[in-house]
Amino acid sequence: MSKRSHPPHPELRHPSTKRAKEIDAHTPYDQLSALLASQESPKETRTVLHWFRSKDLRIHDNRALNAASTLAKESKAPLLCAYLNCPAEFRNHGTSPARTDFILENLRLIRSELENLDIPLVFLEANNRADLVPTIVRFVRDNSISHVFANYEYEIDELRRDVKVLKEANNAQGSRPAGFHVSLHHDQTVMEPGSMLTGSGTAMKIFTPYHKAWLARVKADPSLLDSVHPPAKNLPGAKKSLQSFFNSPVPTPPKEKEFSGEKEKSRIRALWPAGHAAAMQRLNEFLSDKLVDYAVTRSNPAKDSTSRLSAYLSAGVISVREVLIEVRKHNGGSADFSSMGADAGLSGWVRELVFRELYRQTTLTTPHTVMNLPQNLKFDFVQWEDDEEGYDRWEKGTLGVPFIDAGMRQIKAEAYMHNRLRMNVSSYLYCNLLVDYRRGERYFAETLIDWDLSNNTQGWEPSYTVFNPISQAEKNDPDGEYIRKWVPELRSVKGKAVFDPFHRLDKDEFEKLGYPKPYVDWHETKQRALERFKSDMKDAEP
Ligand SMILES: Cc1cc2nc3c(=O)[nH]c(=O)nc-3n(C[C@H](O)[C@H](O)[C@H](O)COP(=O)(O)OP(=O)(O)OC[C@H]3O[C@@H](n4cnc5c(N)ncnc54)[C@H](O)[C@@H]3O)c2cc1C
Repeated sequence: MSKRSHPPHPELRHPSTKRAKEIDAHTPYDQLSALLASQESPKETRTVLHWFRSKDLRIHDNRALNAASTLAKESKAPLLCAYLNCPAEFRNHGTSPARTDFILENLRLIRSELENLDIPLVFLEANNRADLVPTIVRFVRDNSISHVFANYEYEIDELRRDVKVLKEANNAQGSRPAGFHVSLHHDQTVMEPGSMLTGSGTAMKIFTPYHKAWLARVKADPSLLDSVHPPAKNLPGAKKSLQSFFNSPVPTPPKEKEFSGEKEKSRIRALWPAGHAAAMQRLNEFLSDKLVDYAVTRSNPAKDSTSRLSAYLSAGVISVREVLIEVRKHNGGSADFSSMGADAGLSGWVRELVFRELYRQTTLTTPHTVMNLPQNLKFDFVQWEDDEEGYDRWEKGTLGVPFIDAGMRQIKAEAYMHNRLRMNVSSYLYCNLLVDYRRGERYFAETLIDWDLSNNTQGWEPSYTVFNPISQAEKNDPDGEYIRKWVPELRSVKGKAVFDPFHRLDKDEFEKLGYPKPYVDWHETKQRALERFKSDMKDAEP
């Protein structure tokens, strides 16, 4: 194993830490806000467009879609929807086959829901990322669209894209064909990202005070949870004038994002059925059957007691407000979700949703975190190991560490991994194997159905905490049920030997299992990681 300074993996490229600080100081969001504010309202409303992105894939409680529909109705103008498909975007973000399929299936369902309202959903195609803005702008101009509505995406590339769209819209104002007006809406969260400030006026970054403030605000103003209606039916006549836009074919996934076969596709679709109705059903089953025990069972991966709503929340198939409206019903109608106002299961679950809210605020206000750089920039100075075999065993789940191997086999099989395992396998990769954490982050993107840039990036934020996978398994999977499920080689192992078979079985018994011995020693590699972090970060000046 040797030290290296430049990762050979192109997806790990990132700006210098100095440049990162400049970007944080002048975020594209500030620029976008200025451009939005400087727009003139068009004199007339011709056609209104809602532009779906891959984070608001529903017609229910969709803020921008609702606003677009309201304007169209008031102005007696037709409403049209579009989705801009870009295979290069799927590639750039490393989107998994499962997530790609999930997005496209949800769009297929939305298309028919909208058709019932005489609203067409048009699929536009941009082969390269450079074509994104010209494609949408051309569509808007060619079709005499006066108003474009969309929900904010908080990641830097998406904000930069929207800055370009705004520049085009503003440039065209007054010229022929007439310019267009853009409205962006905050839809992903209850609390607008960037609005939760510390006493000194900077964006909150620490969870505990953020959580406290979030709970207090919602309790004081439950209308923050109000949802909005689906769009109204287009006026008679619109169906005819928009005729050519109906039946736009749903895009097919890029070749490399296809499932390995039909069987695999059906298996994953059965685990994660698309659509708002499926999401609502999952939510309500969770709230009725599992919420009450959430505080006690949430860390036990064998119990599978969490909601498995992450795929739906990350693609916006269900809104967080819709979720909290249902939660509130289970809280006797109260919007006090604190431990004083709700039982432990309910307050504990809402707490997880608040992490999701904070992480969007962090993405927006500290954009370097979604540019392959750690929030604590000093971690960028750590010299990682080129341990290809270690990385490969991590990915395959053959490290000889049962809890870690089980987690890595679950993600491959289900495009999902329990949170307790996500914490353990990430720590093992960058602490015990000392492999650049960004490779794991990328692998998660390429595999998870619920991939979400904010949650994933901040879940992977490196730290000095080195999880012990044996004590973690003993505590959270006390009967070894999860390990036995995912690591069949260990199914016959009795009792606590399942947590560490190499050290707890005699040699002959262990060898019969056909399971590898630990690839590295946990204690030694923990020490190595702590020393490496300390020495490499000591004089770091990001
Ligand atoms: C290394 C690492 C990577 C992660 N990558 C992702 C990711 O790509 N996408 C993703 O949605 N979550 C990610 N998480 C957070 C968390 O693991 C998942 O949201 C959760 O396991 C999803 O299962 P669930 O829906 O049953 O969660 P539940 O326990 O039922 O929680 C409800 C919802 O709260 C949110 N949530 C729960 N835990 C967290 C958390 N720790 N941080 C932020 N939001 C949370 C999710 O939207 C989730 O659906 C990651 C965590 C770690 C440690």
